[in-house]
Amino acid sequence: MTNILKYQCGFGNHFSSEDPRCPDSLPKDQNSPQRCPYGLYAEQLSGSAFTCPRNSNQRSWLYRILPSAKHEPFQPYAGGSGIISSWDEIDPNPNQMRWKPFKIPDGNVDFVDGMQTICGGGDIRSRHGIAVYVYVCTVRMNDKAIYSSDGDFLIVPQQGTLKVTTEFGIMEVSPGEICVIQQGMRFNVDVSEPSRGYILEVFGVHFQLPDLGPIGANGLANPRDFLTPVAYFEDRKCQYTIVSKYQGKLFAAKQQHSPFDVVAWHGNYAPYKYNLDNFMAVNAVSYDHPDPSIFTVLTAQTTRPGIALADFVVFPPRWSVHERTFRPPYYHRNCMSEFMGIIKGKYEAKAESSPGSATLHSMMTPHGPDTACFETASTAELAPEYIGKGSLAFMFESSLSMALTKWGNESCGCVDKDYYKCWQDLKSHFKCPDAEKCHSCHELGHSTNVSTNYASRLFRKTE
Ligand SMILES: O=C(O)Cc1cc(O)ccc1O
Ligand SMILES: [Fe+2]
Repeated sequence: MTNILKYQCGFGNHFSSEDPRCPDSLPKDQNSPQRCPYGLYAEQLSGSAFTCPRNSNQRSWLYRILPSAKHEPFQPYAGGSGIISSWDEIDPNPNQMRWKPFKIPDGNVDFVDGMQTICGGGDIRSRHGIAVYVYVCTVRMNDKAIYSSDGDFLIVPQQGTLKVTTEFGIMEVSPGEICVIQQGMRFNVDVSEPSRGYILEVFGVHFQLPDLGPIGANGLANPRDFLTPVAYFEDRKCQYTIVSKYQGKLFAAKQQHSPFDVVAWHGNYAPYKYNLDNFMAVNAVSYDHPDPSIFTVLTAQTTRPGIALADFVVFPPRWSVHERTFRPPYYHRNCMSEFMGIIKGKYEAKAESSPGSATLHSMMTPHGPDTACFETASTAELAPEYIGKGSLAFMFESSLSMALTKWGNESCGCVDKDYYKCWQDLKSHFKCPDAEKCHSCHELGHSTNVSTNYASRLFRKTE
C-alpha cells in the first residue's frame, strides 16, 4: 500500500486542493465558470440544506473529468444482503447482549458485501436515525464504489488497514484510527489482509466536535488532528459499478469511467480520519467516576440540547488516580443505548472481552462490571495506576431505542448466550446493622456487629 499519502489538517475547515498534475485546476475567483480549467465539469455536493445557518452549512465544489450524473439506471444490487433498513425484523429484545469476535470468512468478500447490520433505530426517511454495522472483508472492491444516500459513515477498523479511495482523495485508515465518510461521497475500500471493523451510520445530521465547556479551549479530540485527503484523480475508462445505499437498500448503476476523477475540489464537506492515540483524555484527579461523556470524540446531535443522536466515545489508556473511589465504570441503567466494541486488548469493566467482539446494553438495561472486576476493584489499594495499556474500547451511545436485526440477535452465530452469567456470582456484601432482630437476616444467616436505633426500627423482626 502507498505510504506517501498527503493530508490537510483541521476539523470542518474550508479546504482547497488540486492534484499536482494539474496546477491551477481550481477556478480562481468563482465556482461555476463558463468553462472550467482543463475542460473539467463543476459539481456541487451539498451536505446541508442550502439555507442552513453559516456555522452548520456544508458543501464542496468538485472539478471532475465527467459529472456524476453520467451513469446508467440503478437496479437492485445483487450482493450486500446484510444491509437492513427495517427495525422490526424480530421482536424487541431488552437483554444484555455480547457478541464473541465476529467471524471473518475464508472466501472472498469485499467491504460492501461484508457489511452486516447489527442494530439500529429511528428512521431513514424522516432523517433521524442510526444504524450500527460490522464489516468483514478479505478482498478489494475492484471497480466498484459505494455511497450512502442515507447518512454519514463513521468507520472504526479493528483489524486490517483500509485504503479508502474517495472522490476527495485517498486515506489510509488503520486500527486505532477512524474515518468519517459523509452522505453522498463515493468511496472504494482496498484491503491487504482479512479485515474487520465497526460502522456507525447517522441519518440527517453530521458529526461535530463536542463543546468543551469548562475544560477550556483545548482537549479531547483537537481539531488539528483531523486529516482530510488531498485531490487525486484517475482518468480511466472501465466498467465501473456505483452502489448507492438508498433508503436502506442497495442499488447498482454501471458507468464507463472511474468516479475518482476529481482533479480539484474546495469546500468544507469532505471526508476525514483521526488517530485515536491523539485523544487528550481528561478525568477525575480527586474522587469519583465521571460519566463517559468525558471521552466523546465526535457527536451527532439532535435538535434537543445536549441529547445526542449518537456519540462516539473512546476508552483510551490513561492514568487512574481517583481516591476513595470504586474506579471502574459504575453499575448503570441508562436512558440511552450503549453499543460497545473492542479495537484491541480488553475493556476495563470486563475480564472476558476480546478484540472484534461487541456488547449492547439497551435503554434501561442494567449493566456494569463483572464479578471479578467488582471484587478486585472494591478491595484494591488505590495507588495511581496506568490502565488500559495496549487496549482500546469504544462506544456508540445513542438517545434512540435500538432494535436488533435477525443477524445481530441470532444468525451471526457469535451471540454469547452466557453473557448474563458474568453478573450471577455477584454476592450480597450487605452488612445488616441489626442482624439479631432482623427477620430476613435470620433466614439468610447474616451477621453484624453494627447496631443503631434507626436500623432497629427498620429491620424489626415481625412475628
Ligand atoms: O461500560 C459501559 O457501560 C460504559 C460506561 C463507562 C463508564 O465509564 C461509565 C458509564 C458507562 O455506561
Ligand atoms: Fe454503560
